[in-house]
Amino acid sequence: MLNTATKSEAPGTEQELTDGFHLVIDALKLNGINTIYNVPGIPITDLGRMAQAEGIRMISFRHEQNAGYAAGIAGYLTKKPGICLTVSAPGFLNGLTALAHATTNCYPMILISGSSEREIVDLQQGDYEEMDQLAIAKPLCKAAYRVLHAQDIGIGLARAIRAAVSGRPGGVYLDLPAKLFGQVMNAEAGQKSLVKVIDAAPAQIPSPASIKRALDVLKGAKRPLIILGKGAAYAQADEEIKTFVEKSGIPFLPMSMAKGLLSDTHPQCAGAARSTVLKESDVVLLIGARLNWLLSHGKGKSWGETPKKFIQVDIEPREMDSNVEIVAPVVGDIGSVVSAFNQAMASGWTAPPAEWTKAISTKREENVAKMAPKLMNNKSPMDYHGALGVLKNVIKDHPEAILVNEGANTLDLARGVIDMYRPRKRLDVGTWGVMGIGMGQAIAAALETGHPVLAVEGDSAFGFSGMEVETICRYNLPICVVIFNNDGIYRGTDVNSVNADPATTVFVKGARYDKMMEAFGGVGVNATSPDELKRAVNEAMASGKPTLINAVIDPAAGSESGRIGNLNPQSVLQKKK
Ligand SMILES: CC(C)(COP(=O)(O)OP(=O)(O)OC[C@H]1O[C@@H](n2cnc3c(N)ncnc32)[C@H](O)[C@@H]1OP(=O)(O)O)[C@@H](O)C(=O)NCCC(=O)NCCSC(=O)C(=O)O
Repeated sequence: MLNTATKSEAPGTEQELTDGFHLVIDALKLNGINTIYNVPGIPITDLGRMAQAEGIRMISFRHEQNAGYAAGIAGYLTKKPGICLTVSAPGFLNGLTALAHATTNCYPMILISGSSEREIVDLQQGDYEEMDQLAIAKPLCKAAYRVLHAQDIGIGLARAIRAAVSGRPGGVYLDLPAKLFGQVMNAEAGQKSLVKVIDAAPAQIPSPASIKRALDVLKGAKRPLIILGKGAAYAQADEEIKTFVEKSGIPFLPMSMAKGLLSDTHPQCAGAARSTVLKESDVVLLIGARLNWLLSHGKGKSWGETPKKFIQVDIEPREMDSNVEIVAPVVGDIGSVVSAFNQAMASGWTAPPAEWTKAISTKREENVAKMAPKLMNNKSPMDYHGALGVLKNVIKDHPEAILVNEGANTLDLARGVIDMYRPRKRLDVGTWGVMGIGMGQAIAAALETGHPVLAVEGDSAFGFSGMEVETICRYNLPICVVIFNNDGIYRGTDVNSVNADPATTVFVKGARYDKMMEAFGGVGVNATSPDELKRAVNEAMASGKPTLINAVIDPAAGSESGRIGNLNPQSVLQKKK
């Protein structure tokens, strides 16, 4: 459709005109992008208004970082680039953390920022919000582009989309100087300059030799293990992966955001026997999982004494041998690789030795049985397990709901306690273990999927994006936020023995976060026992109303994040003392 911005006035030369604003909007629409996460302001306020008028869903946040986290997770959930739109310099910088986060986590996202005039920026003459944004963004993303002329908007956006989703997905920066929006050109020529990106993320077919090599190594295993990462969840090859895992009979360990790709209650799931399978496996097949800190780099104490052979499936060839030798690298997109595995296995496959699978199920049952009574306690104030036991059952009753999770103890314990049943239903802090993703991810999850969202938040983690409860109420989203409020970071009991200032890790005692939600017209509940928590969450899930539950947790409950991969900050502190 032509967008007639204006008509030229010279007599006899009347023609339909368009402008930079409309070309950006048309280019997005042409490529099926229908949602933008943004914070309005100079110079993109009118772009947002016009985009909304043209049918794009504009979701306005209170802080760009949250809009950016929303865009990143939208990309993860949809395999289309999530778009975050910001103003220049400070707005751009606020969005940049989320862009870098998207790149690290391999989420396709495009940060589009308005910027000030090139002529003035380059001479550093002090323009409004002057900053060389392109140069700053470059090291933090997969690709960065600037469009200077309206006729290049189509190409600029096409390049950004292709860079974001092809190969290993990631963040892309697109710099649009204020002047560009006002540039006028012939409407027909403008439409012709737009590009519809064809096959933006082409399949990458693995070589037959790499498939054979991988399966040969796997066949030789006595104690094989499959590790599923969020790359496997992103691939949306759910059926192929399930077929492969079940056909192979090999136990699988899901990384945090791969939980639910196959149900955590699947008989082959080794999530509740994590230490055992890492230590005792002899062949490990990584599918869309990287051997980074979350897997202790594939070596050291967590991996035990048993010599390991690693097989790795990844779309990025440079991932291979990043930490340890990969004896069978398979480079390709996960759907194509797993389909090739399935085809090759159709001629016959022998399940792993029963003593291995039996040892794992025994360990798993032991761990589950050990945890069960803790989850049933009805203490008030609550401890973590009492509160999480309630939420475990909520997700069991609502397997379609999306769980957003961040915090320290709130994250670490929820990861183990709350079983997931379906793919891409658990969204958390990702590769960086970053705090602050909560409300942005919850908002995008609700909007992109239409499913209810349960956001389980530590009180500290919530603070980074808490103002977005207003956004949740404004868009009337079916989000229930549960804040595990133990009055501080890790715990609420630390004391400063030197002066009257509070200790560095404590917050206001007895804070009532539920009042924040009430201030914007949502439902706020203060829950002091598992029974109260259960009632409040069930009501929220049934009503779909924006709800915030202040779950009062014993301030003495919780401990410092002392067990993240090979890191142990507590022991470092103790040594320093
Ligand atoms: C890589 C990790 C998954 C490894 O954690 P581990 O504690 O070793 O493993 P898990 O959590 O998976 O499991 C812990 C144990 O629970 C067992 N387990 C798991 N699931 C279950 C169930 N359902 N029932 C019973 N037991 C279970 C599992 O087998 C382990 O026991 P055993 O088998 O017996 O060992 C984790 O370190 C991680 O994700 N870290 C990221 C944390 C993060 O991002 N933090 C943000 C920083 S907070 C911050 O900013 C800050 O603090 O500062």
